[in-house]
Amino acid sequence: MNFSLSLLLKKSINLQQPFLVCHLRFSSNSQIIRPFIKCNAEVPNSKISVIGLGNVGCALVATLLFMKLTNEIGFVDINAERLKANLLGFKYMSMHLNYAKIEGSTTYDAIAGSKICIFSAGVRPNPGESRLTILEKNVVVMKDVVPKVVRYAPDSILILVLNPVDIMTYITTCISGFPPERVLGSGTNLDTARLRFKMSEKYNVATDACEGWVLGEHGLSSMIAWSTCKVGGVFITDLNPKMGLDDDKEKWAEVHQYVTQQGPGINKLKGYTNWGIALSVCDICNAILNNTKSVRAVTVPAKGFHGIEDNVYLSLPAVIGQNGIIDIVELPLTERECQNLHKSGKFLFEYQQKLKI
Ligand SMILES: NC(=O)C1=CN([C@@H]2O[C@H](COP(=O)(O)OP(=O)(O)OC[C@H]3O[C@@H](n4cnc5c(N)ncnc54)[C@H](O)[C@@H]3O)[C@@H](O)[C@H]2O)C=CC1
Ligand SMILES: CC(=O)C(=O)O
Repeated sequence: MNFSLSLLLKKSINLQQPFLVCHLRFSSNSQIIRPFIKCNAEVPNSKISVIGLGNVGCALVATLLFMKLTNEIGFVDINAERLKANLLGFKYMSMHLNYAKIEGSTTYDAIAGSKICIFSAGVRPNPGESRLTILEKNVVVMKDVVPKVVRYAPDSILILVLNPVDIMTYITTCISGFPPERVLGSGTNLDTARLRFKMSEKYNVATDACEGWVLGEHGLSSMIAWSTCKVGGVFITDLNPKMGLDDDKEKWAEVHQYVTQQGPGINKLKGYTNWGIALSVCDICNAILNNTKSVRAVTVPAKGFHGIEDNVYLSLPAVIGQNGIIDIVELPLTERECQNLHKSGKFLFEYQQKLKI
C-alpha cells in the first residue's frame, strides 16, 4: 500500500466525512488528468488497420500489440461474431501491454484516418492448391473493400497480404488510384526471411549474418539472386561459383525448393500460415512508422527495372520509409538471374492481363 492510499483508508475508517470529501475530489477524470495543451492533432498518426481478421489478421494484430508499434489499431471483417470475440480478446491483451486504442467493426469507420491499412480479407488456397487458384475470388473481394478503405483512410499506405499478393498489389493500385509509392505487397519479404533462415541453419550462424534476396513472384516462379548471397560479409559465390546451378555440389537449388514450399507446406499441415507473415508485415510497418529506410523485398511496379517492359508487379528490394516506397534497389544481377526474373514477370503478367478490373 502506498502512503497516500493508507492515509485515505485510515481516514475513511475513523471519519466518514473526510472519506466522502476525498472520494468526491478524485471522482472526476478531468481533475486528475488536467489539460495541458488544447489539442494534440499535431501528433504524428500511427494508426494501423487490418482489413480481414482471419488467421493472418489476428496474428497481425497480436504482433502489432506485442511489438508496441502503435497505440491505435483498427480492424474490419464481415464475420460479426468472430470479430466481436477477437475484439474483446485483443482489448484484454492490450491491458497487459500498455495503452492501446483498439476498434473493430463490420463497418469502415473503425479504420478512419489510418496511416497504414493491411489487406488480409478474402479467401486462402485449399491445401495443395496454388495461390493463383484464388485470384478471381479475391479480385471480387478487393473490388468491394478497396473503395471503402480509400474513403475512410484516403492518406494511408496500403500493404497487401492477400494472395496472390503480387497481382493483388496491381489490382489495388488500379482500384485505389493511390500513387504507386503508397501501395505495396508483402511479396517476397517472407520468402527472403525463409532463405536467410535456411542459410543461417546451414552455416550455424545468426540470421543477421546472412544476406541474399528472393525476388519476383511470391510463389513458384520466384528466383533467388544467388550472386547477392553472403555469409559473414563473404559472397558465397566466391567460395562456390556454382551456387544454385544444376551441377552445384552443395545443392543450393534445393534451398529454392525449400523456400517456395514453406507456404504450401505449412498450409498442408494446419490449413493456413500466419505467424511468419505477421512479423514480416509488422517489420514493413515499422519501416514506415519510424521512417527507417530499411531495404525489403516487397511487391512494386517492376516496369523499367532490370529491362522489364511489361507493367507487371513483382518483388524487388525497396527502400521503405514514412511515405511508403522511396527508392528501388536495382541489384547487379547476373544474366541468368535477370532471365529468371523476366520469366517470373512474364508468368505473372499473363495472369494480370486476363483480369477485368
Ligand atoms: N502474402 C503472404 O505471404 C501470405 C498471404 N496469405 C493470404 O492471406 C489471406 C488471408 O488468409 P487467412 O487469414 O488464413 O484467411 P481466413 O479465411 O482465416 O481470413 C480471411 C478473413 O477475411 C474475411 N473476409 C472475407 N471477405 C471479406 C470482405 N469482403 N470484407 C471484410 N472481410 C472479409 C473473412 O471473414 C475472414 O475472417 C489469404 O489470401 C492467404 O492466402 C496468408 C499467409 C501468407
Ligand atoms: C500462404 C503464403 O503465401 C505463405 O505462407 O507463403
